[in-house]
Amino acid sequence: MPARTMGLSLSNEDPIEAAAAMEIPFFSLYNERIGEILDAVDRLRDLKVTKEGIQLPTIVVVGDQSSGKSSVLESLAGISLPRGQGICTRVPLIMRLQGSHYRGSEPEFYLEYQGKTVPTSEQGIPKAINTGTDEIAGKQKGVSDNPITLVVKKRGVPDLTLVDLPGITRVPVHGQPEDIYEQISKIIMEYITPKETIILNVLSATVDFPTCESIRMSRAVDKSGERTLAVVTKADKAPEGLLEKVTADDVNIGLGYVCVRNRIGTESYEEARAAEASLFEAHPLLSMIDKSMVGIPVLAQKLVKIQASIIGKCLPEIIKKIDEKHTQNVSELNTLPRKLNNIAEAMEVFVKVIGSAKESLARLLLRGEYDEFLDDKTMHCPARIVELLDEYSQQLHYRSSSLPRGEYDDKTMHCPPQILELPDDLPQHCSAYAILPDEYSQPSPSQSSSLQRGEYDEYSQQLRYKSSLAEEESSKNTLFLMEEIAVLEESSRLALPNFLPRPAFRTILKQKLKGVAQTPFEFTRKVWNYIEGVVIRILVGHSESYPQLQTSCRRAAYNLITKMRERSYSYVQEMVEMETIADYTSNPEYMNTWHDLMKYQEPLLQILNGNSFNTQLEIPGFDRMEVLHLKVLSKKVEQAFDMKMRVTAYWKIVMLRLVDNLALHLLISMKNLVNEEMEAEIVKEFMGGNGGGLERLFEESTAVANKREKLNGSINLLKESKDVLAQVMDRIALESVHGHVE
Ligand SMILES: Nc1nc2c(ncn2[C@@H]2O[C@H](COP(=O)(O)OP(=O)(O)OP(=O)(O)O)[C@@H](O)[C@H]2O)c(=O)[nH]1
Repeated sequence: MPARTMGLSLSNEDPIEAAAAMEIPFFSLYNERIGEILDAVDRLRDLKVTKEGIQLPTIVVVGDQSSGKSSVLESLAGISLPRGQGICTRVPLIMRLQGSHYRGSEPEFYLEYQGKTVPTSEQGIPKAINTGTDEIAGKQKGVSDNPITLVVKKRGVPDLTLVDLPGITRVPVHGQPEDIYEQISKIIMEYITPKETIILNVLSATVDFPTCESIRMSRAVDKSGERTLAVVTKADKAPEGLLEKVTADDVNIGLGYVCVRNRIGTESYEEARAAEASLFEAHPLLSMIDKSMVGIPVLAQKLVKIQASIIGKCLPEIIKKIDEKHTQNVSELNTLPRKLNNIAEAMEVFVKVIGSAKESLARLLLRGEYDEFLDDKTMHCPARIVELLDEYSQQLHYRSSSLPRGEYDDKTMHCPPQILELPDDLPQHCSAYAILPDEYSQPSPSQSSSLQRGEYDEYSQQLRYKSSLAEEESSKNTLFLMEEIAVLEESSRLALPNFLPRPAFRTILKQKLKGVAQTPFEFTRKVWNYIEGVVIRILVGHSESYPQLQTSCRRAAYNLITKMRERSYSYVQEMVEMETIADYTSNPEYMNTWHDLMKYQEPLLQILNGNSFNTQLEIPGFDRMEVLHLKVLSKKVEQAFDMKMRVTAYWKIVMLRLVDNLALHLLISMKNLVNEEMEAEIVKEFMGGNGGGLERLFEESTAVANKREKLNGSINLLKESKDVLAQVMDRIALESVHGHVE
């Protein structure tokens, strides 16, 4: 029996005792049952509990190609593994050595892969592994991350589970695929990244350690080296400088180095171990290396200790995680929609879905309770609608701050030169004039007099010079009272001069309304687009488990919002039209504002009559205004001023109505949508021709069926894992009370 006779020192120093001697508090409880615990962990590995995101403590063997990984495993297990010069290991090989609690008289060897178990003999192992590898990764030189498990049950071998990974190579050889490096690196990184993994880095004594790819990779995931142990192979081939290499520790190996000499050629295991022992005993250079750092037996002991330590460290966490995940999956399974079997059940679900969606929408849109969506501000509906309303109100004010220049459909609304004695394009100049820099913003004394005489050419050239810069602001600013005077002129008729012609007032008002008429439509469109998003999201969310219903919900929401939007457009149309056909308010604010504004007529007349040093008039709510241009038009100034102030006072009321009425209209529309119309529309859609009716709810969606299956699978797996661990823990607990149960 090679393993017994090869002197793995298992008989001299029991690795289990050694592990117990480490004084790992958790482990001390379990030391006598380490084999069983390891077995339980291996069973969890078989169950693929890692699929559930639960990492298991694992010792992973990595190394550059042909560094001697398989040879090290062979030496540890006392068996033959495929060995060679090019790529040999092409799939992860999980090697499970079970010695301490194996009671059979003959050793047992078998492979497990692709769901099958293949018994083999000690001699047949290399061939069986090669066959399995070919089956998993193809006969070429390709690699795969699908593992083969080799179980070795043999008295005397250490209780160890190690994973051998394909060797890393930069350059493809022996017909390997071009991306072999990427493929192998991916497999290795997958195995060595979890913090529960111990990295057994196999380094050949013949190479410079810092140049090893395996070192680069293990350092990438374990910078300080606290979970890396180095095995230096081929000590016999490069004894020079080995002592310095392992003592200098240039590559940060936290768990230390063990130098070994593996089996060479056709040597037997006994011969190999004996040769190793005498090499480190007698070689002038190798004998200098401390005995705690040489030989396969030392490596076996170290690994057993390390394994005991990580299992001790990880087990409580594993038990906790399995438990949590199990509970979580069970409750997720319970939230899945149940399978419906008859009309009554389908009706119950339908009513429930619609009811809960309706309640959510009522909370969000009508009551402003957004606790379901605390972190998602887009669902804080009243606040978002108020934002849109504020924006609408600002737009209205901005767009109505002056008569829209250039938007007169009728030529007669242009300031007529024969009346004003100004050039045709004066409105453009006037606008520019209002915002020109100082040197242009006011006519010089000579320009002023030219203007008054009706000589505008030179001045208008300068004004034109700056008018392009003034484009944006020009819509806001017009020469004070000029528009009113122009409109009054156009409305002249045979009447007493001190009566304000109503048509003039209404003309100005209509112009202002025309300037803002699009704004409420734009606002209405925006609000309904927003509400549409909210309604669809809620309906889709509540019917998530019933895709058959979801489609009808989407269609119903779309139809409904289209209908609501159109209704609102009609309302807006009527609202604007009402303002156009009549000028009326009972709001006393109108008269108050007008009175307040009229107080500024006197200062204006003072300026125009030359009784004031000012050339500008300041009225609250208006920009500071140049008024000298009005001197030549004094006939109409008083009437124009009165009209402007009336329009200003009345416009405030109109604006308020445009905002308030639309806001109230939207509130009642949302209420109707949620409380009255939504349900009926969904029923119509779902029960009607397109929806397919309640029977459609009997069909379980593939997504739900898949999820149910996945959850059930996962719950079974976790349950089995829990049982596996519970069994071993119960035995340990029992033993700690009653002594050994054999
Ligand atoms: N002289 C000597 N040769 C060794 C030693 N260890 C391994 N070898 C030889 O090195 C070669 C490669 O060894 P393997 O164990 O196949 O190396 P590997 O890292 O598993 O190879 P891949 O899986 O292909 O990456 C084989 O020919 C071994 O016999 C050793 O300690 N001394």
